[in-house]
Order: sequence, then C-alpha cells, then structure tokens
Amino acid sequence: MNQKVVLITGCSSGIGLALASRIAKDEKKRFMVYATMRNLGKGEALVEAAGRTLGRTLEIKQLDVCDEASIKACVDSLPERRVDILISNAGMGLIGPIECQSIDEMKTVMDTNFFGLVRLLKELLPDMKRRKKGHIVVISSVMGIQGILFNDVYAASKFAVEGFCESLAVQALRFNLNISLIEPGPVITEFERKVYEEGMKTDLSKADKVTADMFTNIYLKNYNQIFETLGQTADDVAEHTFKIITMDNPPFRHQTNTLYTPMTTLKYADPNGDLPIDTFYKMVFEHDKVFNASLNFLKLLRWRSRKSFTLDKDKEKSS
Ligand SMILES: NC(=O)C1=CN([C@@H]2O[C@H](COP(=O)(O)OP(=O)(O)OC[C@H]3O[C@@H](n4cnc5c(N)ncnc54)[C@H](OP(=O)(O)O)[C@@H]3O)[C@@H](O)[C@H]2O)C=CC1
Ligand SMILES: CC1=C(/C=C/C(C)=C/C=C/C(C)=C/C=O)C(C)(C)CCC1
Repeated sequence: MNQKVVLITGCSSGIGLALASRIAKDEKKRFMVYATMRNLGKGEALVEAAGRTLGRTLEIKQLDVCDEASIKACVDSLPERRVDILISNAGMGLIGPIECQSIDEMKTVMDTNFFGLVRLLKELLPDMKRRKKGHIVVISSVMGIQGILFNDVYAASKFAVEGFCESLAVQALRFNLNISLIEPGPVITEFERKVYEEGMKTDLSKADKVTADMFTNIYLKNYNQIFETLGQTADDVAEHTFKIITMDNPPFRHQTNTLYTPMTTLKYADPNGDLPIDTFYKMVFEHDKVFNASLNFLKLLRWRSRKSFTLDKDKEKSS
C-alpha cells in the first residue's frame, strides 16, 4: 500500500499529540506517522494515546526544532528521507508587558515558532521540490492574523510564520507543493497552563502602574474565562487538520474556531486597520459592560451550536 509519510513536530502534548494519534488511527491506514518530540522522556502520553498504532502506523522520534543537527538526524533516519506531509506544530507562547520580558526570552519564542519552521523547510523543501510532491501544514494561530493585547512577541512570531508561508506559497505551487496555515483560536492545552503560570510569575516591577494593572486585573483576570468560553479541544483542532490533509485541493488558510471568526473578520472589513483595534479597545477597557456582554453572547452561541450539533446527531441516528 502506498502510505503517505507524515512528520509532526511537538507531539509530547496538546495539538501535536492529538494530531499524531488521529492521523495514525485513520481507518483506511493511509498514513505512516513520525511523531516527533524534543524530549523522548515525555513520550508516555503519546504512547498511551497511540495505543495499537504504535509500531504500526505511528513511530516516535526525537526532533528539536531549535537544533539543526537533530532535524537532519531525524530526516536522515526516515526511509529515503521521504516526507509527504510536514506538520510544523511545535511552538510556545509568551504573555506580558515587553518591559518585563528579556530579549533572550523573546528570541527563544522567535527561534521556536518561526526559525523552527524555517529550519524544517531548509531540510525538507529541496527533497519535496525534487519529488514535486508534498504538503506543508503549519499550525499558526488567529494571532498570525491579528495581534492581541499582551501577546506582542508571540503574535509577531506567528505573523512571521504567515508572511514566510505566504511568500513561499507561490514558489511552492510551481513545484506542485501545497502549503496550509491552520489558525486556531484559544485551545485548551499545556500551552494555556504554561503561559498563564509564567504570566502570573511575571516580575512587573519594570512596568508602570497602569500597564501592570491592565495585565493583572484585566488580561490575567479574564484569561481563564476566555479559554473556558472560546477554547477548543486539541482533538477538535486535530480533526480540522485531518480534514485539510485529506483534501485534494487544501486551502492556504483555515481557521478552526467559528466562535472566533467574528473577531478576525474585523481585520478584513477595514483596510485602515482601525476597526479591530477600536473594537478590542472597547472590549478590554469597557470590559465590565461590553466585554462581559460579548463573552456571554459567545457562550450563548457556543451553547446553541452544541445543541444543534446534538440535534443533528440525533436526527442522523433516528433516520
Ligand atoms: N493552545 C492554544 O491556545 C493555541 C496554540 N497554537 C499553536 O499550536 C501549537 C501547539 O501548541 P499546543 O499544543 O497548544 O501547546 P503544548 O504546549 O501542549 O505543545 C507544544 C509542543 O511543542 C513542543 N516544543 C516546544 N519547543 C520545542 C522545540 N524546540 N522542539 C520541538 N518541540 C518543541 C513542546 O514540547 P515540550 O513538551 O518538550 O515542551 C510540545 O510538545 C503551537 O505552535 C502553538 O503556537 C495556536 C493557536 C492556539
Ligand atoms: C477574545 C478577546 C480577547 C482575548 C483573546 C485571547 C486571549 C486569545 C487567545 C488566543 C490564543 C491563545 C492563540 C494562540 O495561538 C481580549 C483581547 C482579551 C479582549 C477582546 C476579546
């Protein structure tokens, strides 16, 4: 059988883990998944999720996206160095006022989220071009489209990813290669926990009172509620991504969270760029009224979409 080879980065938790096991469990066994992680000592959760696919349609390998030698060693270990579908997923977040973040911390975010992808493609793109076959799937974010308060450097790293891919996509087409950016909104994973915990530990002594207060009493205070209201599961994002890799003509961009699209649509609705900024400003600073009303409205939408999903399922069962 002609299985497609899928290489995924960052599979120790979250979206990468969910994706690796989802693709390996494809009923038609169309894929051989190389699920990679930088620290093989963290492989237990994936081993458990992979179940019987381990050693059959899924293999775990070491790969650190910040280390060129580890990328090369991993790719060299694959049969004929072949990768049909690359899923660049490894990434990290960073929140807080820039006055309180070191340049080194910021560089680590850019090195992981942006240069991690660049390193992977420097290793894999020449082979894909030669074979005139391949799909590059990048787990970007809604923050690759739109910046969000106190996510300055993280959003910059995802904008970098999007600009890079948008530029490359035209050249890729010439070689019959597809590129797809997956753009989730908030997803409930380790990312959320790590970012929140680090955020809570931020030394705010270098920030002025207004900024420190905005970060603590508006952003961090509402952070968990935003994830509860808008957050998707990693399995949900994996299902969206699975659909994209099985399409004949996959789209360049795909947002996974319909509750979030009203926000990203604001960007495209105003070429001056003021509409999303003014709207976010109102949502944040008149948060007692507008922000809570918005979250309640989104909660209602979410409840309704779940309800209609259940009803649809019930209809399917009874027909
Ligand atoms: N959660 C969210 O709200 C959203 C996340 N995303 C994006 O989704 C992707 C996955 O994040 P998510 O699953 O949520 O978060 P997790 O923290 O659960 O997973 C991140 C994964 O990336 C790995 N990783 C970090 N640095 C490296 C590295 N240098 N080399 C290899 N692997 C590395 C982590 O490994 P380790 O365990 O060793 O740290 C982990 O496996 C990221 O690109 C993120 O930006 C996009 C939109 C929303
Ligand atoms: C909804 C919303 C907000 C927060 C959004 C957040 C927190 C999104 C997180 C997205 C993530 C984590 C993406 C990862 O790549 C604001 C700006 C506070 C106020 C305006 C409305």
